[in-house]
Amino acid sequence: MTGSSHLVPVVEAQGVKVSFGAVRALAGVDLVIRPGECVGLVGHNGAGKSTIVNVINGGLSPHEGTIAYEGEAPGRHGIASARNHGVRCVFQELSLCPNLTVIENMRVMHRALNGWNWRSKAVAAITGKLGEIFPGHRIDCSRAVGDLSIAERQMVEIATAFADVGQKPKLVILDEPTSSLDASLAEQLLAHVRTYVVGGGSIIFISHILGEVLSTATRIVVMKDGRVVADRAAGEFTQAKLVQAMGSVVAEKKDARAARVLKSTAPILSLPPRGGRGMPFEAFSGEIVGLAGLSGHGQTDTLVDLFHSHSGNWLQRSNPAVAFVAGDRGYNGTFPLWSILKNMSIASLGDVSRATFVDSGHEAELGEQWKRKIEIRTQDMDNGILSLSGGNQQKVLFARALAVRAPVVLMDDPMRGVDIGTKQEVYGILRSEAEKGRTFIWYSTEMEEVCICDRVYVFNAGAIVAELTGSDISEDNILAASFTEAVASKAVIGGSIA
Ligand SMILES: Nc1ncnc2c1ncn2[C@@H]1O[C@H](COP(=O)(O)OP(=O)(O)OP(=O)(O)O)[C@@H](O)[C@H]1O
Repeated sequence: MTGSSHLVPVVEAQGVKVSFGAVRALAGVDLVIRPGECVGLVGHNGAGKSTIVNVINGGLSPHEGTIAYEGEAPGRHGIASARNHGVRCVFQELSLCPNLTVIENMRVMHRALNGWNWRSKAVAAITGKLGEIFPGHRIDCSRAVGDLSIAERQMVEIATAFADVGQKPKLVILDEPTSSLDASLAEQLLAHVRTYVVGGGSIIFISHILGEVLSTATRIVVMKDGRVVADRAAGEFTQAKLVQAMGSVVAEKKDARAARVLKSTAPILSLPPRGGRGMPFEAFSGEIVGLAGLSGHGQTDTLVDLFHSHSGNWLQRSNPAVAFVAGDRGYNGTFPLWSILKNMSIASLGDVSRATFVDSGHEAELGEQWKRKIEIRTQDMDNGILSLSGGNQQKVLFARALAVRAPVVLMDDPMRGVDIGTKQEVYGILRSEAEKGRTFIWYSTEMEEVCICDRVYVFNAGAIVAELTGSDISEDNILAASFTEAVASKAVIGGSIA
């Protein structure tokens, strides 16, 4: 118990059970959040974290059990009750309206922003909060949210939740809040969370990046298969103890890089320096090439350029040259009205068809094979894709790309929301596929992932400013290069930072 144990809980869930058809998402969860606590909530994909958060947020009513806000039972409208008690939520699937500006979204989220001058109040509230949490940000709040990068949207969503408009937030729920933020933005957010908690606010912090949970939470709750299996002060956990409590088997880290030098052959992919600045891009057969640097500095644009330059035909071929794994699954990854199987097999229709007709037996077999291989947690691949937890949806996008025989796979920060056990599985698949000659171009906002690549290009201001190989691939070198200005293409020498 922490020093806040005598305070009235901001929220208290007791014996909460929720089922979706035959799926028991929560099997009797007790969770108490007190003022001045940051509770880290961890667990495998599908453990029930987002579901308990939806119950606390008032979006879902428990089928059994109770929920109370500051000791009071909720009224008929759960979301309104939660909000009146200062509960705010930043969802894993970002929820702002893309066709409205940042300022207009503030108006939608905060009803207190009304009257003839609501716009200037909204500008003051959002710019103030963005500046406080992410000092130095360059977000123009008059832009439509749909025109912002995914990292910027995540920042806006976070600042909107913390904004103090009419009523101070008492509990802010952050579901995978750093999944699209680079290391320095993530650190700014974690620093803000610590300050907020010291000031008496409460946080529920959900993340699969265990290091940030351990460094930020005051208490950690571990969920497994819809139940709480551990609930202790954060200081009592180590990374290994957390993994053990989650029930994940994590393979020992190997030096996956082994300084593979594959440059003797001709490049399989190449691009000239972006905008005539920095270095050209090249990738060789059998390589895992990492794209690093602060988010929004040209990595995704490079992936899109590579995709267009190698697929530029609208007619789908059965053996495409490149496959793409989207990171922003809601925006350009999943087909929300389709089944899990259809979402997975769409890229492999050539392989599962006979005489232009889809062979449903063959398609189902492919689905079962990938379900087993990367443990997609569902009873039936014919269920809708939205019945899966966020991390499991991301696994389907992986399976879609890996199931096709494309020699090159482009990956746009594809591990958002994927749990630690599955990540290790996927790393193993990538490595063994690379050894068979496949090439992976992998943009990641997670330093640990960048560091297992064979070769890394660091981006800054839209250009490649450094190329790192072997033991030069380190967090320090990547961060140093991330702040290096790109000049003429010859000013940066491969293998070192100019
Ligand atoms: N709308 C839904 N319809 C059917 N099943 C659902 C629905 N929402 C969630 N589930 C199921 O409930 C279980 C818990 O899902 P939940 O999203 O809470 O997991 P999670 O711990 O947040 O996972 P992740 O780390 O992947 O986000 C999963 O088995 C999921 O497939």
